[in-house]
Amino acid sequence: MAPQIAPSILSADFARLAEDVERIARSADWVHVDVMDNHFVPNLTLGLPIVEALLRNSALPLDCHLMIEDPDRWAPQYAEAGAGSVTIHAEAAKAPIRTLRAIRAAGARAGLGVNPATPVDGFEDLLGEIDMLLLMTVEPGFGGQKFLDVVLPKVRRARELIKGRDLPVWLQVDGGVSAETIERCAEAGADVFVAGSAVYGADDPAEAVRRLRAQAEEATAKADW
Ligand SMILES: O=C(CO)[C@H](O)[C@H](O)COP(=O)(O)O
Repeated sequence: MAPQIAPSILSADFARLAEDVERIARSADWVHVDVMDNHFVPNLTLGLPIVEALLRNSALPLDCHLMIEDPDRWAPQYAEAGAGSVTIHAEAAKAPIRTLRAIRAAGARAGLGVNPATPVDGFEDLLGEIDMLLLMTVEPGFGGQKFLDVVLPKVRRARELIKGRDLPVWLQVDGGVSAETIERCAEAGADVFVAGSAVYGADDPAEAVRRLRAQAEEATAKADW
């Protein structure tokens, strides 16, 4: 699959969300929405009512990343509301298979997210239940953190597992993805790139997306996976 770029609105202006989404509407593939509940992560952002408002105002599909304590309860509601993709965290879900199936049944892509210290090998058997594996490349909770290089071997391992099973599972990296780090992620096997501060911290967010995409495409073409 060609690399996809999903700007995170965590770094957008929350008072002008629709305008900031519009700024990347013609260059990005997804709008990445970080839902944080101040329990699973030490930060509070937005929830279903704002996602519903964004759905009415965005030409791009929403990629909802639920960093919340009770994804089993909430994830299906994001999918039913019309999110294109809903990711739950392996560390939080108590009934991941049921929840992933409910997301798919509601018509959304189902994602499974793992924190930097969570190994992917234990989730091998769940690959058939998901459309995307999200690897956090910072500790979840805040934008603008430094990329954790220590996660790169896990990106490679996840790509191997996906390839070994011959499944159409996308591999997303999230956290500290920028012009300095995106090539290493693409070389390691990532194909969906979340970037918050690297996009919304730029003078021209649309151009920042185009540059990230070009870098990811070039690195993917050279990669051996
Ligand atoms: O999930 C997240 C934090 O938990 C954000 O999506 C992520 O950190 C993006 O922001 P940046 O690109 O600035 O690191």
